[in-house]
Amino acid sequence: MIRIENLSKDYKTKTGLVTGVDNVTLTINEGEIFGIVGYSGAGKSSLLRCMNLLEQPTSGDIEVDGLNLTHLRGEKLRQARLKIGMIFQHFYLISQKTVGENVAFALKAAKRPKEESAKRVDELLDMVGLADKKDVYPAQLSGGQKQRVGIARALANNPSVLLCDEATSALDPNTTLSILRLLKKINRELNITIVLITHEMNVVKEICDRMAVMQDGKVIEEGEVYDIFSDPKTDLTKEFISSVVSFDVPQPILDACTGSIIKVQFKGAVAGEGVITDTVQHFDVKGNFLHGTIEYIQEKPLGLFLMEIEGQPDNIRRAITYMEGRGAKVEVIQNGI
Ligand SMILES: Nc1ncnc2c1ncn2[C@@H]1O[C@H](COP(=O)(O)OP(=O)(O)OP(=O)(O)O)[C@@H](O)[C@H]1O
Repeated sequence: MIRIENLSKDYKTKTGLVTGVDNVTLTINEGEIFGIVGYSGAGKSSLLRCMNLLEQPTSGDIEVDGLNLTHLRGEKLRQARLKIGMIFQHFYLISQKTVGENVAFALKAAKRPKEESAKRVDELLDMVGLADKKDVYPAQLSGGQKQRVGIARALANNPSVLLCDEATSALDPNTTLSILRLLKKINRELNITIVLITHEMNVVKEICDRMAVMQDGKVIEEGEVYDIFSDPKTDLTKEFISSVVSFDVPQPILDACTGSIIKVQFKGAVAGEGVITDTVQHFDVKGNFLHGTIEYIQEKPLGLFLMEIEGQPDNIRRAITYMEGRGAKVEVIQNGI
């Protein structure tokens, strides 16, 4: 478990003090995948780097597995850091060393005996699917393969936590997906707590259990990923979600609609039901679908539909009340009733 309490990080610059992290309190549970999203400059990297004390916090506490890192120095801090692996957007592999040597290098830091180290390198490369690349150099690898080496290196000393700093931002969508799947496998099989920072909501949707949204150094929203997708509170979170679940309908089509346009959202098992069909049949209204999707977040469905609804205003109101009664969230977005 990671406990972050009242954490702040200020940077002294020539032009004055810059706040990176502003009084953040956050608990990340053991074994979960936790995503932190925010635009550039929101403070994600600063927060992540404080979690293993790559950055010394200005104030506040970081506790990992019951150990308060902010009070550790020297050898004790070095030992504690071995239990926190980290991977980076630009991999940071040593170009003059082979894949196997890059991974072995991390084991040297923990002063492992040579034979044990060689066996562990094989084990790690096997785990990340690179057993056949042990003797090649980083320059001969694709971006996804380089990140796999980064992951093997980060896992070398059996960490309980893996910090991922924009780990997929330099990769194409397919490679991103394969790396995210590998991270999920590591999380589930080795019970490693994963914290990832990203500006891509897709990444969070794909693998995170819980998430936080950062802006101006602060956490402005946090919770289960499904709850945040189905009921975002802040405008920024809504903006991030719209980058994944968009309802872009060409303006001429919207202009041609004479009825009311409503957005209907169904959560969980309700998503599969024919609520809209029932509504149209029972309330003498006509419904035209403009957009529709069922997103699966943490394997739970979230149904989202945009539709034009036509009929007597009273019937439309009753139809909406009926849909809400069956668990839908309905929002009138054009031509109010
Ligand atoms: N070493 C530093 N010196 C001075 N200011 C810094 C330093 N590192 C970060 N900052 C400032 O702290 C704030 C937060 O930056 P940070 O890099 O943590 O944000 P971020 O959300 O990770 O953004 P990005 O994705 O662009 O890295 C920014 O205003 C940034 O300019």
